Amino acid sequence: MWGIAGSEVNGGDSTELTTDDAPKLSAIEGSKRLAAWTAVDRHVKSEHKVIGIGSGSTVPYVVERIVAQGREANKDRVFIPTGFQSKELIVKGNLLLGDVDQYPRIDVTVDGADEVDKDLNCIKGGGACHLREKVLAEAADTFIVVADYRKNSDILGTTYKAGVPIEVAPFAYAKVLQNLHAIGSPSAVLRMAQKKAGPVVSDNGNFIIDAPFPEEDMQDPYTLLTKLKMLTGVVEVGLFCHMAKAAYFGNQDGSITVRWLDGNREELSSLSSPMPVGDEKNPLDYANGNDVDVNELEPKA
Ligand SMILES: O=C[C@H](O)[C@H](O)[C@H](O)COP(=O)(O)O
Repeated sequence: MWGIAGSEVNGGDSTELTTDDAPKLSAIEGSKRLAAWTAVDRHVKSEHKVIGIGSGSTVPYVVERIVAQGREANKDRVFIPTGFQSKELIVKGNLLLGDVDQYPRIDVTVDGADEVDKDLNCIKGGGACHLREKVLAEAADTFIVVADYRKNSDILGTTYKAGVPIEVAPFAYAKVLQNLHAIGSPSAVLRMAQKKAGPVVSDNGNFIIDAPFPEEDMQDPYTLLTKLKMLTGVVEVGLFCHMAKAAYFGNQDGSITVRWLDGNREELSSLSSPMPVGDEKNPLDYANGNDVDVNELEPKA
């Protein structure tokens, strides 16, 4: 038995997964971890030296599994963050930090998603990180999405109701809001901060608008994306179209659904290699005493 010492991650429900090889987590957190670990085992290979790390509550499990590959596997790798949170994960995991201006070509980027449709188009940006996330997804030879079962949809907007996250230059937000109201999103709003008066400010110093669109628009996210990108003042849109090679969804029963860009689908009954790759040591032993506690690394609301 191994895992993150002393960390039971709170996931919003209290059902527990009870596998022998892992600490007990809520069903949702267990699903995130299954997706993340399986994707890392299959796509973060020894020949991959430049690795993009996404943002959100699923990504700490990605970093956890990469750390578990061991010091030898990670010693000549560089990790590129998509924002403050993933930078912290990389640093606390004792992994080498780089940036995309040094490494504009990335071997593989692994990231979460707010929702994924039948064609692997994604809504991203629930954590306001989608500009950097899209740059790292586009810079990567392989872009892989990891999520729990709630994100697996046919049409975007089915479960993620907040709308399409749109990063805007602050001085242009009122004009862009007006544009959005006029083109089919009458309830588009500026995202406000929870524990600060005023709007959410992204890692790039910009504002975020959340723009819900009707199902007919969400059925063709690429057309919507091109329309939104034409609005002056829009920096980036949280619709990721035709980018992901595969999406991994952890399920409540401990299985994993993998959907591929070519339409193929796999149902895996469980994690293929439950122990850390090449070593049975607790992965946190590799962090030179800097334990990676995913509770600490969860994005703060
Ligand atoms: O801006 C945030 C990102 O796009 C996240 O990857 C997305 O919100 C999914 O996060 P989570 O894994 O917490 O559902």
